[in-house]
Amino acid sequence: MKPISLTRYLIEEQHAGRINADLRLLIEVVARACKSISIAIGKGALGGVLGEAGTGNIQGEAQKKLDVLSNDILLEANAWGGHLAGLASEEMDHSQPIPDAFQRGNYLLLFDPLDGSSNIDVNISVGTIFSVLRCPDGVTSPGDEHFLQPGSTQVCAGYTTYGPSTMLVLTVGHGTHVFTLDREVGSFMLTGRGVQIPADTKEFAVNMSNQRFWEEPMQRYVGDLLKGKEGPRGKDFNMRWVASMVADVHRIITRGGIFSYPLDSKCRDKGGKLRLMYEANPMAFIVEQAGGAASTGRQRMLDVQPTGLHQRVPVFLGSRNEVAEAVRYHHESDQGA
Ligand SMILES: O=P(O)(O)OC[C@H]1O[C@](O)(COP(=O)(O)O)[C@@H](O)[C@@H]1O
Ligand SMILES: [Mg+2]
Ligand SMILES: [Mg+2]
Repeated sequence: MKPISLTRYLIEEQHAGRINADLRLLIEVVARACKSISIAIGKGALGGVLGEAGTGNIQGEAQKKLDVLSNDILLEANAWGGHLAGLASEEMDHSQPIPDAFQRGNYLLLFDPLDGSSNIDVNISVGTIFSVLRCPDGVTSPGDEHFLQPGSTQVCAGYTTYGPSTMLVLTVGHGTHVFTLDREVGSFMLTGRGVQIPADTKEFAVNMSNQRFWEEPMQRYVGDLLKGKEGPRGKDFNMRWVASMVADVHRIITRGGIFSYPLDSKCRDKGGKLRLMYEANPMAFIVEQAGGAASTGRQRMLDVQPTGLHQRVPVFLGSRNEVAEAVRYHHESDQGA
């Protein structure tokens, strides 16, 4: 049977009363912007888009040309036709309210316009991550503080991967669905409805070069994974690390696994490496909707009360039984076991 398009899927969701027209159109605008980003990335060196932009973002990270370009594409698309009250990005110091004249909706959009930037120049998958929140009642010109809502209040989250094929993975709170971009037609087509992450896994994803900087429970947890069949876990584990969160999470959505970016002594003062509002929370929502779990190691990710737009957190997500194991090591350690 021919897959249905994203547009058709969203219309069906609206008819079923699960989303309203504003959210449907907002998702369409984001998806269209992601198609433009996909085209720019696909041109590679021919499009003059590789390399450094020569600027830095609020996090002190050097921006790539594609970080800036992707941010501009998402900004322009959403400011003019986004059905939004405000938006916030990894690449912008503060959120931006949408001017009254353009404001047609009551949603707040957050995004990591280009995730995995370090992989752009080596032609490895990168992506875009986004999260949609409701603008609090009565707020007409939202500021940063209005975005600081726990992940459990998200109404939609998604990511795209720009890899051998461009894919969009989306949830509006009724399962996680996978769409593949048909480049000739120019539409995202539904190729995986209601995907489920296996509860158990034999695969983990972590940047092992940070091992000596990790906390004790993480050292013990990974140490036991590495002991394989002969160790307490009784099975051999495989390891993968793309260093693009979208690509690592997409593998987990597809075949299971655990992804972690734990606390370490290098990022401890910042709270972690990955960003809560536009990396961890949207991925946590997507993963939970696919039957998986997401935690900081000590707390369900979606329950974290944000304190800053660019707040960082430790992340463990994926196959639910494996995430529970990682959390168990942290609890044991915290309780002095
Ligand atoms: O280079 P490291 O320390 O392994 O970190 C990789 C992680 O950093 C990130 O690249 C951060 O994302 P950005 O490219 O958006 O800054 C994640 O995608 C990835 O999981
Ligand atoms: Mg990122
Ligand atoms: Mg980024």
